[in-house]
Amino acid sequence: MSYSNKENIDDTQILIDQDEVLEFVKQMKMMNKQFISQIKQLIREKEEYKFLIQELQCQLQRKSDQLQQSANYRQHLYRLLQLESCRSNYEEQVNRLEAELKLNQMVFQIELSQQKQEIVDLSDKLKSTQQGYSTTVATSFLQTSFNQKQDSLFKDSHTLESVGQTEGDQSIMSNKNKGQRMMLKIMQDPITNLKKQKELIKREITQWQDEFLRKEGRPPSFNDKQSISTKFYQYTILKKQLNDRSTIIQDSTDCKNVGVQCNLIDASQIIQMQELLRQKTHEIRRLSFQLEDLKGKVKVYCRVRPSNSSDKLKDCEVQFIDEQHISLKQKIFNFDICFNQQSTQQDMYEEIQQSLQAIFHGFNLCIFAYGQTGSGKTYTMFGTKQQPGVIPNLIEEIYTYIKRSNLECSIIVNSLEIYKENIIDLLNDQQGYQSLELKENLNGQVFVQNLTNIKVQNMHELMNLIEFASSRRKQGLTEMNDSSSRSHMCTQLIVETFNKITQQKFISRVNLIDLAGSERCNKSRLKPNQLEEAKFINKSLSALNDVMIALSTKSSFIPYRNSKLTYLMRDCLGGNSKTIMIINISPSFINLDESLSSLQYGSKVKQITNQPIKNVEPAEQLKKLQKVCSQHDESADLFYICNNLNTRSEYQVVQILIISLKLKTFLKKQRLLLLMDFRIHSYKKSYLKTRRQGSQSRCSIGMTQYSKIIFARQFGKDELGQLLVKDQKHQELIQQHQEKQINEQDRLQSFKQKWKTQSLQLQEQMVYRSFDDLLQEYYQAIEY
Ligand SMILES: Nc1ncnc2c1ncn2[C@@H]1O[C@H](COP(=O)(O)OP(=O)(O)OP(=O)(O)O)[C@@H](O)[C@H]1O
Repeated sequence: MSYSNKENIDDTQILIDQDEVLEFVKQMKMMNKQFISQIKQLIREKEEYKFLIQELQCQLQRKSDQLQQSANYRQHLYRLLQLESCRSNYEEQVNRLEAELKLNQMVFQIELSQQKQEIVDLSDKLKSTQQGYSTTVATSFLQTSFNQKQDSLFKDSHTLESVGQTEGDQSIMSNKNKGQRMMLKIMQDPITNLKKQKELIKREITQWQDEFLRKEGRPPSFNDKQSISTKFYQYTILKKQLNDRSTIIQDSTDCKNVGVQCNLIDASQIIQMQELLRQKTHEIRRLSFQLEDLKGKVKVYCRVRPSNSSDKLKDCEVQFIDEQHISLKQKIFNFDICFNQQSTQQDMYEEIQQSLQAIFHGFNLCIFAYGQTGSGKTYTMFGTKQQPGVIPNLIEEIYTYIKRSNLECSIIVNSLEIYKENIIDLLNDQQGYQSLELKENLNGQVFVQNLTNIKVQNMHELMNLIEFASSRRKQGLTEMNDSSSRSHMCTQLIVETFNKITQQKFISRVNLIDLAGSERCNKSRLKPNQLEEAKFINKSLSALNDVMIALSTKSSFIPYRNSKLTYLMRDCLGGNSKTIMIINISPSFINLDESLSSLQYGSKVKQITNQPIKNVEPAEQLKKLQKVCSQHDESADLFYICNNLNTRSEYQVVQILIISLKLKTFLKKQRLLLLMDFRIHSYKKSYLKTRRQGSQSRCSIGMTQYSKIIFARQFGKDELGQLLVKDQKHQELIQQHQEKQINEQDRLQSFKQKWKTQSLQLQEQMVYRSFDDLLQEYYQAIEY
C-alpha cells in the first residue's frame, strides 16, 4: 500500500511542503533566537543566584558563627550555673564552718572564763602570799629582836654568873638562871612555830608560782607589749567565738525543746497507737473466733493452774509465748487461747461468753474440761462460791440474756455421771445408782433413756439442782487431789427459745462436761476400790483419745461406741455442736509427762471440725409447710410427705419439692421424682458421711424411708404414689401386679426385691453423677 501511494504523490504537494518547511525553519530560527535570549537571561539569573548563594553562605557563616557563640555562651552559662552551685555549696560549707567556729568559740569562752577564774584564784592566793610575806617579815623582825634579846640575855647571864661566882652565892644564881632559861624557852616556842609556818608558806608560794607558770607559760610581764597584744587578739577572737557558740547553743536548745515536745507528741501517739493495736488485736481475735465458729472448728483453750501444796516438787517450765502459744519441753503448742497461772475465773469465762448467743439461735454447745487428776477441771467448770466457774457464770449470763432480750425461753436440765461405765442419774435420788441406757432417736441424736429432765423456773432453781447433782457425784481423797472426781459428770441444759418476732422456735442442747482426770495408780496412791475406778476412768479417757485421733486424722471409722463417754459425746466431737475444750494443766514438774500428753491431745482436738446446724423445732416447720401446701393443688400429697419424713435432711428435701412445685413449669411428675431421688440420695450420702461412726440402725432408718418413697412411686398405692407415679412403665407394673392378685405380704416381698435392684441401680447412677451434672439435668427438666 505504501509503494503505490508514494508513486501517486504530485509536485504541487511537494512545493507546498517546501514552503511549509521554510516557514517552519523560520519559526525555528525565531524560536532559537528566543531560546538564546532566554538562555542568556538564565545565565544572568544564574550569576545573580550565584551571588545570592554567596551572600546566603556568608549569612550562614555569620549565623553559624553566632550559633557557635551562643553555644559558647550556653557553655559559659552552664559553667556559671556550676559555679553558682559551687558557690552555694561553699556558702553552705562556710556557714557550717562558721557554726563550728561559733561552737569552738563558745568552748574557748568557757575555757577562758575558767582560766580567768583560775587567775583570779591565783591572784587571791598571791595576795594571801603577800600577807604571808608580811608575816615572814614580821617573823624575821621578831627573830632579829629575839636574837638581840637572846644576846642581851646571854650577856646578862654571863655578867650575872661572873658576879655570882665572885660573890659566892652560886645556888641562888643558878636558880635565877634556870628561871630565865625557862622564860627564854617560853619566848622561843612561838618563834619556832612562826618559822615552821614561814617554811610552809614558802613552800606553798613556790607551788603557786609553779602552777602560775604552768598556766600562763611564763609569769605575766607587763613590759611585753607584743605578748599582751597577741593575748588580746586571741581573747577577742575567743570572745567572738564564744558569742557565736552561745547563739548555736541557744538554737540547739530551742531545737532540743522542740524535739522534746515532738517526743512528747510521739509518746502520746505511741500510747494511742498501742491502744489501737490492742483493740485491733482483740477485734482480730474476736473475728477469728467467729470464723472458726462458722467453720465449725472445735475451740481449744488451755489453762495452767497455780502451784499448790500438793505439787511438792518445783514447777515445770511451762512458758507462755503469747496468748495463743504455750511451750513445754521445747515443744510449742497452739491453742485458741492460753490462760496462765494468774488468770481468774472471770478471764476464763470471758472467752466462753462469746458462744452464748449461739444457744439462743438453736445451736448445740458443748464445753468440756480435760486434763489429768488435780489439774483444775472441777475448779474451772464449777469453781467455788467466791470464785464461780464456767457453769455458774454461764447460767447467770443465760438468764441475764433472756431478761435483756425479752425472749420466751424454757430451760430443762438433766445431769448424769458415768461411773465405772454405768450411767447414773444425778437428779433422781429415788432410783439409787441404777445404770441407765444410751439410745439413739430417729434424728440420730444419742439420748439417755429414762433420764430425769426437770423444767426449771428460774436461775436459783437451776443452780440448786446442779449443786444437788454435783453433791451426788462420786468424789474421793487421793494423793493428787483432796476431792478427786471419780466419774465423768455431764450436765445438760435444753434451752428452747421462742422468737416472738420471727415466730421461730429453737432448741439447743448445752452439754457441760467435767471429765474425771487420768491418773497413774502409783502416783495417786489409790485404795483398792479407787484402783478399779481409775481403771475405768483411764479406759474411757483412752477411748476418748482414740476418737480425737481418728477425727483429727479424718479416719473413715470413728470409734464412738468404744465407751459410754464417747458415745454420749458423739455430737460434741465431730457432730452437730459447737464445742469448746478446756485443757487443764498442772504446773508441777512431777506431772510433766501428763501435761505434755494433755497438750498433745488438745492440739489434735484443735484440728477437729464439727457440723453445727440450727435446731429449729419440727412442729414449726411443719406448720409452715402445711401453710404452703394448702395454697397448692397437691397439698394433701405434700402434707403426706411432710408427716412421714421426720428427719432434718428430709425436710430439706420437702422444702426443695415445694420450691419445685412452685415452679409451674415443673409439674411433670417424673422430673419431680428425678429431683427427689437425687435429693434423697444426696441426703443419704451426707448422712452416711456424718454418721459413719457406726450408726447402723440410723442408716437403716434412712434406707427404710427411702424405700418407702420408692415403693410408693412404684405402686402408686397411696397419695404420694398417686402424685408421683404417672409414667407408663410404672402404671404397667401396677397393672401387672394387680393382675397377679397375690396377698399384700407377697406383693411387698416381691416388690421389695424389685425395689432393691432398682434402688441399687439408682444409687449407682447417682454416685457416678457429679452434682453439676445433676443440676444440669434438673434445669433440663424444668425446660422440658
Ligand atoms: N486456777 C486455779 N486457781 C486456784 N486454785 C485452783 C485452780 N485450779 C485448781 N485449783 C485447786 O487445785 C485443786 C485441784 O483442782 P480440781 O479438783 O479442780 O482438779 P481436777 O482436775 O478436777 O481433779 P480430778 O480430776 O481429780 O477431779 C483444788 O484444790 C482447786 O481448788
